[in-house]
Amino acid sequence: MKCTAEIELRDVEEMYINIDPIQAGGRLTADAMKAVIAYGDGYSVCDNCKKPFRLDYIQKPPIADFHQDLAAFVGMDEARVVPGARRGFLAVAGTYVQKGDPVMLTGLSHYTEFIAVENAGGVPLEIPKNEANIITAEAAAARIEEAEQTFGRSPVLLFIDQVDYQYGNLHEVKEIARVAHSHDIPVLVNGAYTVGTMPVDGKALGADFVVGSGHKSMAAPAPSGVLATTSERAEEVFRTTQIKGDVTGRTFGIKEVEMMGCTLMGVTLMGMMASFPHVQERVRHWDEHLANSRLVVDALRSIEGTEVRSEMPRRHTLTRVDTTGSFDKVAETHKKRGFFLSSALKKQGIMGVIPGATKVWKFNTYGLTRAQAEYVAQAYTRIAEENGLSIVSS
Ligand SMILES: Cc1ncc(COP(=O)(O)O)c(C=O)c1O
Repeated sequence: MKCTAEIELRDVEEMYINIDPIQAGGRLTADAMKAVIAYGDGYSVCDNCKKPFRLDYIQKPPIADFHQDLAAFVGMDEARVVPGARRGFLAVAGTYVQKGDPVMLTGLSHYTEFIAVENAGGVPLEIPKNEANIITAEAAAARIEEAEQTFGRSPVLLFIDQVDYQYGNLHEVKEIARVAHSHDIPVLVNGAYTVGTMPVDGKALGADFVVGSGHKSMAAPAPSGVLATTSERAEEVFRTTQIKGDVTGRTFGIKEVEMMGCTLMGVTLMGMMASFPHVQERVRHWDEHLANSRLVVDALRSIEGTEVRSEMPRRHTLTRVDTTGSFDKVAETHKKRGFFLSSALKKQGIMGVIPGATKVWKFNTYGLTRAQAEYVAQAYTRIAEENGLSIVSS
């Protein structure tokens, strides 16, 4: 068996413009890269861990302060870092969901939310999306009432993605939270596509929990993320251990049950912290990122036969397009078949669109400069024209 740990350096960021839908907001800053090297050792952040022994109390490096800043950043009272948004879902589901409990999700919820519910033994119930691919408060109210009739009690938790992963659409989060609260249902807002790229104010949204993904949207290494909550809910989801060793009588201090004590210990946390000042700054420029994205969307819409499946005008940089009537027509006769598009893009220094995809696909322009966005927009129309497609006004 070949046993080698030789790793080739990854040249994506230096050599290509990357519009991969899941990678755009997670690319590391130079400061995060430096921190990754300095804190590469496993428990490197524990050098100065003093009583009380828990990650979020460490003062040097300033992890305790970072936790406070994180909570404020998403408009909540308390925050913990977690190994990915999914572990935030797991902690909340682990706190509120018992076997057989109904839990509200949506027709656009991410699979990790479903699995968190499954792990706790809950019964997932989807709020359907409407014809415009939006989750509305009206649909939420109807589904909650239906659930109450079926189960004889209210759902124990509601998950709503602020921006979904399929269309990059913004949903009626605030209104849905209001409906959920009128049934005493706590609300988890999934900000995997928002926390770290656009301004998020959890309390203004009516969230009991805001979950973000470090590696998707906070320029942090994987797996990293944030779970933030209100002071009231913090007592529940961040409850501390009460267990004892039955022979030794040992107790385990103030370790938090859902956090398994401590969470991110080296590269992930320090990368996240090093990027944080940049992330705080960049959310103030969300409008510019959105404008860049609209430029690319307009270029795609100008190609005859191309349709945008996401809501219009775009309110997020993740967009779903349908090129069945344009690039896929080219693919039918092109010698590279469906791979012609990704291949043509790559030749022009652009990657991130799934190779072979010419029907329905997604891209995310977050983080591109204006010049890069213009370049990507022109690349699409150029490829279209070179392959005999017409450009019409969008
Ligand atoms: C909408 C959404 N929520 C949650 C997740 C999971 O995030 P993480 O990888 O941080 O656990 C993803 C990404 O995979 C996602 O797209």
